[in-house]
Amino acid sequence: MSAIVVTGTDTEIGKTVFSAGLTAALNATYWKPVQSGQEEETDSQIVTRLSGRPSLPEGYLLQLPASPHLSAEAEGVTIDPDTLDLPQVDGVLVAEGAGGLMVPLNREILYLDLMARWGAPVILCARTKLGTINHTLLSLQALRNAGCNVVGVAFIGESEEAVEKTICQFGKVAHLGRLPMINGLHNETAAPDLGEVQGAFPGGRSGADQPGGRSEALVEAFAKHIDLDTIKKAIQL
Ligand SMILES: Nc1ncnc2c1ncn2[C@@H]1O[C@H](COP(=O)(O)OP(=O)(O)OP(=O)(O)O)[C@@H](O)[C@H]1O
Ligand SMILES: C[C@H](N)[C@H](N)CCCCCC(=O)O
Ligand SMILES: [Mg+2]
Repeated sequence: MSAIVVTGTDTEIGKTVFSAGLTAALNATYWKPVQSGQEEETDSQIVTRLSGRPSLPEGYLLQLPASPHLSAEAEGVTIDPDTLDLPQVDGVLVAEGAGGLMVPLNREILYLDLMARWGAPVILCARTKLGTINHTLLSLQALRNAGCNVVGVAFIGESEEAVEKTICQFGKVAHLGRLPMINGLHNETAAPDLGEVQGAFPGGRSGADQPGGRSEALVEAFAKHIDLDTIKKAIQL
């Protein structure tokens, strides 16, 4: 098995959409160790709806849309990082963090510490919007200081060539491409009734976290804009 970690400079920057494209491209299995906040869909449900690939059950599935440590505390739970080792799967595992790197899991450790413990290669997702140079360079520094193997930066949003180039120059990091904004992702490929497929994946729940359709628009955009070869090399595929 090989694993790749998707993190980002902040929350709501497109890690889940990028993870869905990556999961589809690698025929991988997706895992969200800690989901804090359950609005319309969880990240696992979004990834499976957009990629057509299975998601493992979350390590912690928490209601409050907040930092994981606060969501956990609101439910009287303490996140135990020892329960969050990367699960073994056949093929590739894509694991997505929550928010940015310095997000606490409990009162002692940050997501960054867990990623360092995992030792798997990390893709840093970054916006192209104003403010991203600072956020991305700080995130790269944090990843390297923690000893993480950074595969590169994947940008999300409208093209900002000069900004993207500046980040890669100062950050001495590979540019893994830029996923543009894609219309209609919210209502695309609602998971069909899967009948006998349900239960075929370990711990899988019923509903949209089971594989079915996928977003061809996302799959095409990912293939066109993202440097999959560099990512594959990083996980020795
Ligand atoms: N490439 C894209 N095209 C269109 N919409 C996008 C794209 N990337 C992200 N979005 C939209 O932006 C919002 C935030 O994206 P996403 O859920 O992927 O963020 P995130 O970084 O995973 O957040 P979290 O920290 O909560 O996991 C969503 O509504 C998503 O559909
Ligand atoms: C609620 C949100 N969508 C994510 N699940 C959690 C983001 C945590 C961010 C914490 C912070 O940096 O302040
Ligand atoms: Mg997400």
